[in-house]
Amino acid sequence: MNASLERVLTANDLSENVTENATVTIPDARSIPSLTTGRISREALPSAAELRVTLPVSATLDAEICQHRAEINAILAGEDDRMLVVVGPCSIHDMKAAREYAARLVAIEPQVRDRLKMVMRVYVEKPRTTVGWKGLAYDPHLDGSDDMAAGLHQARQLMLEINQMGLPVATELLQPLTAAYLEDLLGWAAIGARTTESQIHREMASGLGCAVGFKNGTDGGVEVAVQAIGAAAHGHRHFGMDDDGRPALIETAGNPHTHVVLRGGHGQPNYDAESVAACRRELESAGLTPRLMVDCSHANSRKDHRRQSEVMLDVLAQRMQGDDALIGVMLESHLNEGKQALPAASRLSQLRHGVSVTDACLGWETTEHLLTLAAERLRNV
Ligand SMILES: O=C[C@H](O)[C@H](O)COP(=O)(O)O
Ligand SMILES: C=C(OP(=O)(O)O)C(=O)O
Repeated sequence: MNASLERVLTANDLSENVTENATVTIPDARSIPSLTTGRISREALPSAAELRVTLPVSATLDAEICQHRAEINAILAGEDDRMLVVVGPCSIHDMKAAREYAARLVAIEPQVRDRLKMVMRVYVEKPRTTVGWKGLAYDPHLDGSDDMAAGLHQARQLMLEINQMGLPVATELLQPLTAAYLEDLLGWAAIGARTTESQIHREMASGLGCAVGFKNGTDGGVEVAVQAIGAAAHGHRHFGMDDDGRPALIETAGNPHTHVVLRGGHGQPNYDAESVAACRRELESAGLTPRLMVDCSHANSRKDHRRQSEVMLDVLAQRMQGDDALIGVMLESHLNEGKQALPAASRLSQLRHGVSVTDACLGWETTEHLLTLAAERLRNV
């Protein structure tokens, strides 16, 4: 790293001890710990452009991702009456288990594709209520080493592989600077309950090429998600980073492919017909077409993963009774049910395979049963 910076002092810098135009060596402000900020260190990371060169998308795959996006957009537009199902682990912490899970979804996809459009949750960034492991993109070794260069590489690698298996990928975009590393691989993106109200996330969503679901707030408030849809539909000029990592003024076109995701709040569900109707009214009075996904987990399941089944069946029943605003569901599901605490770095070998290290998930058998049952019921409408 450049330890010092030489420059010619100007008149403004002159002091009693320095004569005009003297050349002195002064420390480079970038190399010294600052007394005026809380930052301790900084490590360079590859730029989004560099990572895309290392892990490129072929023209064939690019066309397939565009096709997935078109199908998802058609569901949102009411031109395709299948249900959108965003399904997969609460978070990815193990590439092997994620590949195994993807292979299982791929295997059942032909049995349900006439009624369901499945997108796999490949969540590599986790928002935390206070503190905790922040996801594969940040700490892929699960040990607090925060090897983000490896994390971004693994995240992109996994998303590439899952797309190559024929499954579209969904993720939560939490840190707008991270989005550039992954966005070309996404079929669908979420803006989480903790960030739906953020102008920065709405600006980011306005420039994404894929559909975006805005969660209601953690307090259950739907208004912020409705406002987010309006904000993201507009074009923006906003501060950001170009693909080479330089600060840039970014101009976006506005994203019309967005919808609300009902996830409940403050421990109270909001997937029941009354809450769905209230959200529908709120969207209509804002002049928006009502398009809603229900997240069967989080406050809608009262954080009990087993309840996701009853939430999903209730939503299906509402849809079969004719509520076509309900365009999709989200399920948190892994190879094995439940969750486990992330152990200390020295005991990582004790982790159980295919069990969530964040929120509790449904196991594979229940997930497979629910997906095939949903397709069957929707076939008989
Ligand atoms: O979906 C995951 C969690 O609900 C979210 O990341 C918050 O997690 P935490 O409350 O365990 O921090
Ligand atoms: C963090 C998530 O959800 P929410 O933003 O609704 O809490 C999630 O779906 O992983």
